[in-house]
Order: sequence, then structure tokens, then C-alpha cells
Amino acid sequence: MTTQRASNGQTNGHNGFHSESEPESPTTDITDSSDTSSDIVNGITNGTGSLKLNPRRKMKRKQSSPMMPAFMVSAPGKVIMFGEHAVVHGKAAIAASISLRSYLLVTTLSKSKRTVTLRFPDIDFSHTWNIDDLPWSTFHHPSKKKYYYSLVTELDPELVACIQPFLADVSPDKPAGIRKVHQNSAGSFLYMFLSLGSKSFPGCQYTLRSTIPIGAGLGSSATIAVCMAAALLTQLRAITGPHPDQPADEARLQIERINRWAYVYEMFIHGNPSGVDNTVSTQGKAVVFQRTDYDKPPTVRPLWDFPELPLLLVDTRVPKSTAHEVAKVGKLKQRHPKLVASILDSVDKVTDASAEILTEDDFDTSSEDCLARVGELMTINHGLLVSLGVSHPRLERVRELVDHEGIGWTKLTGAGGGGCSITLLKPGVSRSKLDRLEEQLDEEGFQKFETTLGGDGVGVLWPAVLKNGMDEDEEGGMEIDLDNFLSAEGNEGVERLVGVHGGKGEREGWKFWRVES
Ligand SMILES: Nc1ncnc2c1ncn2[C@@H]1O[C@H](COP(=O)(O)OP(=O)(O)OP(=O)(O)O)[C@@H](O)[C@H]1O
Ligand SMILES: C[C@@](O)(CCO)CC(=O)[O-]
Repeated sequence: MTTQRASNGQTNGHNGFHSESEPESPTTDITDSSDTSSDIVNGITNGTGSLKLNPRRKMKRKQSSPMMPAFMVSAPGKVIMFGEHAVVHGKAAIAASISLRSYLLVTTLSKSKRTVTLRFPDIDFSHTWNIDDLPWSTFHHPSKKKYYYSLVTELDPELVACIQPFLADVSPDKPAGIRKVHQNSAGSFLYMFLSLGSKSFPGCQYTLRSTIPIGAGLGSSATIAVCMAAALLTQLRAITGPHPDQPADEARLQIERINRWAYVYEMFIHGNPSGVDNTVSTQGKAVVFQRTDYDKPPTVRPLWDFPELPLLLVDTRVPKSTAHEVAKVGKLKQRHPKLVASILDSVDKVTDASAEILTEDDFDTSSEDCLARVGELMTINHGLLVSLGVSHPRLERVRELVDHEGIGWTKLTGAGGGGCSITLLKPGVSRSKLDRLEEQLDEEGFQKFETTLGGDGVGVLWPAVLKNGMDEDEEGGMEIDLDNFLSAEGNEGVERLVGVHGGKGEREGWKFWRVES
């Protein structure tokens, strides 16, 4: 993905935000000026106990900005069509966004409330920190400070260490495994919040709900990373948000900033992510992704005309950890370097061949021959993943059932070790065969998902008000507040309340960066 510059200082009238270009050097840290320059805040020196009024500073003091209204961001999950695991080792992967999404509600507190709260009801996690107590000086030390436009490719062990005390009282009464997940979520948030934010950051609450099954290979963690990055950058006015007539270059720059910080969040959760999940979740649609040098941004080739493939998505309901599966392949590569390198090369060739087929001008999703060529490559890719040791008996069972009915080609998607499989369905499969398969899957405890591929990436609902074509629209739409967001029942309730589609086409309110050109 290229880093493009937006037109400088241009105001766009949207949200009262301003757009800006990326500075050459970190001289204009918009995240804060008060706590990096000196101890003087509003003319009062702290630390000495003496109170001095400084008239010049007082005059220059910025007018306090009005409190932000509540707003929402949303990001899609993904399927990897080809190249998972190989992509961690510098090979290409093809991934597409799906219509299952995460939704984050951001509410700003009154000025006197100096706390930040993370609320993740899907995993029964909530925690509040005092903003003033957080280790700002360590994160903002000149040797450590990062900026909204920085490219961060590894976590700083000293910074990771300095947030540990703030994880100590996270979910103390939960079982160890769950507590670890909560601490991981809290840690990734704090790392990004402290990197981007400042001591003068407004008190706020981040509440997240998702319709994506967790740890199922559909990129649930990346959607949270993307939502958090987009929310923080929006609060900092480091991105303007999508707006009508936004030049594609400006949209790309903002998408790039979100993606860079989402990657930092993913690093905290996974250790060694390739970045494909957060990239496709940010950008939407479908991409060919490759990261050959971890110190540089990846190469991302968008596939704007990704075909609408007839896919069946099945969740084995076997939970897995991406970090664990990635580490497993890493270990295998260490033990058998040449052999594993040749498997990864083969995966790369499969991905290349499928990118070629999927981008053919005359690719036709109703043609058995077109689908068979892609399907055969999926079967080969799955076989190579099996040889890397990342399948699972339950994934093999789905493949067996599909193969038995002879209705398509199946591979695992994402990290494997459980999670989801995708089946490319043959055209013209009889309803009765499909019904039989679905019944069998149901009987054996698998879960089937309906989803469409290649939808929008990260989006913003500013303010958190939606129009639904209902009565309340006459009064300006329906306000999404914390209570109704938390009490929406299940995935359907969340979709009905805040969904980008709401079941009846795109709703008025959600906006998406348009980067196509
Ligand atoms: N709805 C959610 N609410 C809060 N945290 C979540 C949610 N969904 C995912 N997470 C976080 O993401 C972690 C799961 O990430 P993991 O990478 O293992 O699965 P995935 O992202 O679904 O799969 P993959 O990386 O293979 O696509 C959870 O442990 C949790 O920290
Ligand atoms: C297994 C993996 O290739 C895909 C996870 O969705 C890990 C990664 O790319 O970071």
C-alpha cells in the first residue's frame, strides 16, 4: 500500500475535522502539546507545589473544544481464500472481507471524569483506568514517542513492560485462561492508547460488540484492532473521516494510518501477524497481500472486481489460537527448513495461479470450468496446510461430508487448528443435496454462516444516529446510546440496531472511505 499525501490543511466541513498531510518530521504532534513540552499546564507549574500564573500562556491557551458526540466505527471480518501461514513467511495471500462485522461505540465523558473504560461484553470483559495514572512519561519520552503517522513494525519491550502493572487488576476473579485473554485485550488497547493519546485525552468509554465468531479464523481480533485504531485516530482528529467528494488519495492516506495502528494492536494479540487480516478489514473488498520485509509496509493489490463466489462458510466450533498455530508452523520450519520452505513456495504458486484466474476478464461464477479451476487450487492449498500440521479432525470431517455429496471444494481458512472452513460450491448443485449436507452439519454440531464477500471496509457513524426509514427519522433519526447498544439481543439484535446494512440495503448514516480509483 502506498502512503499518499492529502492536500494540505484543507478543511472539508465534515465533522468539523480538518485534513492534513503527513509531516516530514515529528514536529507537529497533534496528539498533545501540553505534556511533552513542559510541566506547565495552563500556567500552573506542577511538581513544585508553587502556583504561578503565566499571562502569555494564558492568552495563548487553546479554546477548549466542545465535547465529541458519541460515534461508532465498524470493521468487517475476512476469509483467506489462499495463502494463510505462507503469508507470515513472506509469501502472497488472497483475502476478502465478509459481511459479518464488529461495531465499536465511543462515548466521551464529562470533562471532570478522567477515566477510560474498555467494555467487551462478548468476552465478558470490562475495565476502567484513571487516565492521569497511566505511564505517559515513558511512552512520550523522546526516545520512545511514536506519532499517528509512524510506521511501527515491532513492539517496544520496555513499553510492553511498563504497562504490565496496569494489567495486574484486570479480571482478577476469572479463570487463568480467560484472564489472559482479557489482559491481552487490555494490553493491546493500552499500548495503542498510550502511543497515540496524551494525558489530556478526554475521559471516554469504548464498547464493542461483534457478529463475528471469536477465534474462528474470520479475523475477529483484526476487526477490533481496526475499530480501535479508527476510533482513536478520529478522536485525535488525525483522520477526518470519510466525506463526500473526498479525493481517493486522502482516503488512502487515512486508511493507511488506521491500518498501521491496527497492525500494532494485532502484534500485541498475536505476536507475529503478517498484517493481512487488519489490511483487508481496513480496506474491505479483496486484496492480494504480501509482506516480504517486516520493516516496510506490505504490498497490497486490491481486487476491486473480486467475483461473487458461491461460498459455504462452516464453523467447526473448535476454538483455536492464531498465535499458537503460527508458532507451530514456525517451529516446523526450524526443524525442517528446506522441506517447509518448499511447501511454502508451493502455496505461493497456488496463490499466484488463483489470482490470475480470479482476475481474468471473462471469469464467470456460473461456469463450472471457472469454478473448478479455483476449486482445485483450494483443494491443493488445503492439502499443503494439512502437511504444515494446521488442520484439525473436525475440519477434515467437513471436507469429508462435502466431498461425499460431491458438491464443491473445501479448505480451512485462517489459522486452522479448528475454526472455519470454506467450500466453493459447484454450480447447479441440487437443493436436496445441499439440504442433506446442511442437516448433517447441523446434526454433528457444526455451524453454517451466510455471508457475502468483498463488502466495505472500516466505516464511521458520526454522530451515533441512524436513519432506518422509521418514525423516529422525522426527529433526526435514532440515537444509539450505550444502553440500547448493550441490550441488543444477539447478532441479529446488533445488526438490526446498528448494522451497516440493517437488512434493507445501506442505511443512511454509515460512511466508508472510498479508495478505489
Ligand atoms: N467480540 C470480541 N470482543 C472482544 N475481543 C475479541 C472479540 N473477538 C475477538 N476478540 C479478541 O481476539 C482474540 C481472538 O483472536 P484470534 O486471532 O485467535 O482469532 P481470529 O482473529 O478470530 O482468527 P484468525 O486470526 O485466524 O482470523 C480473542 O482472544 C480476543 O482477544
Ligand atoms: C495464519 C495467518 O496467516 C492468517 C490468520 O488469519 C496469520 C497471519 O497472517 O498473521
